[in-house]
Amino acid sequence: MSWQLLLVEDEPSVREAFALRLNDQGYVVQTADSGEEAFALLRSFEPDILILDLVMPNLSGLDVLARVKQMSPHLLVILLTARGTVKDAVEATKLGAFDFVAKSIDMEDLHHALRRATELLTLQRQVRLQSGHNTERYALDRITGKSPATLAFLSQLRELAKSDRVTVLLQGETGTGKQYMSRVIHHNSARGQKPCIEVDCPSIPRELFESELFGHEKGSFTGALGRKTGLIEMAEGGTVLFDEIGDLPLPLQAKLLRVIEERTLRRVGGSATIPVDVRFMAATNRNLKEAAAKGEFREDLYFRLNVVTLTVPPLRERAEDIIPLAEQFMARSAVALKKPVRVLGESGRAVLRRYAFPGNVRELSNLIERAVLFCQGDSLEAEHFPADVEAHQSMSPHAKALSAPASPHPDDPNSVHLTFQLGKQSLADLEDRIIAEVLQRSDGNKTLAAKHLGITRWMLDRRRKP
Ligand SMILES: Nc1ncnc2c1ncn2[C@@H]1O[C@H](COP(=O)(O)OP(=O)(O)OP(=O)(O)O)[C@@H](O)[C@H]1O
Repeated sequence: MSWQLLLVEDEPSVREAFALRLNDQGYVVQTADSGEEAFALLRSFEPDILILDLVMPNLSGLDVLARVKQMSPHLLVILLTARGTVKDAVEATKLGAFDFVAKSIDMEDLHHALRRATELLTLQRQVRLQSGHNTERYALDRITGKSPATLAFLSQLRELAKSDRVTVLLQGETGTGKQYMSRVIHHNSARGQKPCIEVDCPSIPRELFESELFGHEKGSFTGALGRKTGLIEMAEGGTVLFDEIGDLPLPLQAKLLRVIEERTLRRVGGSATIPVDVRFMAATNRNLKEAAAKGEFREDLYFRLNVVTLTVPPLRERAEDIIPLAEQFMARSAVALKKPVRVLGESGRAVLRRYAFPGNVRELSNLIERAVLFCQGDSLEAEHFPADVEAHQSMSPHAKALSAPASPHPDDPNSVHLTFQLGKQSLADLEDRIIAEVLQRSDGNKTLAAKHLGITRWMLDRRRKP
């Protein structure tokens, strides 16, 4: 996986030398020469890690850190300094910096810090543990939405929450809220106070999947230094959600099927059969039925998961939810960013009503967060949204492209045309070229490219050639 870095450093020679070295090591690096330029870049570029020089004219590294943490509390920030003091280091830590390292020519400290940061990110992306503290946030009666589609959906959720064993498959476009709804089911069920473990299937290395999921006994393979409890056992009494299950390799599907059917597991290298009491849920933005018909997904696992299938509708099919959700996100962002924004103005509402939201609720939430950040007054208006969103008349070109008929006109700027040479190219070549083309059309913005491709950003990273 290539991690994306934003390096903010005012000294040109240091900036270029560091960027070059980091690039050589496989990081994707964008640079900015000041805090101001960094904020401008952050509007379109989402780095995994931000590297900030401590001493810069105008906005210092600490100033930038403080503001960035308000915008993106989870972004990992590494402060670089040639002559930092303990006081600076303490201040950086208080502000939420991940690390504070010396700026040396060999970049040794920075390499260590980056290694630790990427290990942490890998772990975070593989597994997310939901704790019981979130019960209030996911309470059924607090879910925003009054469209007929959402009301119908909520009554299904209510029924599902009552039964705490039924396996649920959540389907829907990217960003519609599949994971969010799985949390709602978990927190409103009798298992709500027990763990909910979310497994991001594409990001767990294939060779580790079995031991991560089922655990292993000491010495069962090289590197198995001690006994390890697997994720399913850790969720005992609670719920396990397999996110992006459509990307699970076929051999692992067979193993998972056995556990779901038998409700027992065996650790790697172990002989004991361990009973498990968990509810299984799975989410996907692929059509698993079609994937099963094509042999890309095990039919028996599909039927096993498909005891109840919930399809989360795209936001454009529940237009009445847009404004209430926007107001909810606006209030949340105003508090988080300490901004005095209170009202969603008429022109702001009109922009949102016209837009087609190819990235669904996630895109709405991001748009509102950015608009709140750039709003100086108390009312969000059209001018606070990006020009391309503001300019939409009815349906975005992205949405039009997504809903376009199978054979668009060759001159259509929203379609990608490729030729395929029989016997000379493979399906994988075609996939690489589509990904490269869509990334280029998205100006390198991986989140947007993933949206166009109908996959998550992490899936995109995994599918890209190194
Ligand atoms: N009804 C809702 N109310 C509040 N927030 C929501 C709602 N639905 C979705 N969200 C928010 O929208 C974002 C995207 O939701 P989520 O991650 O659940 O989507 P997803 O369908 O699982 O996406 P992907 O397929 O890309 O994994 C999250 O930040 C989530 O909290």
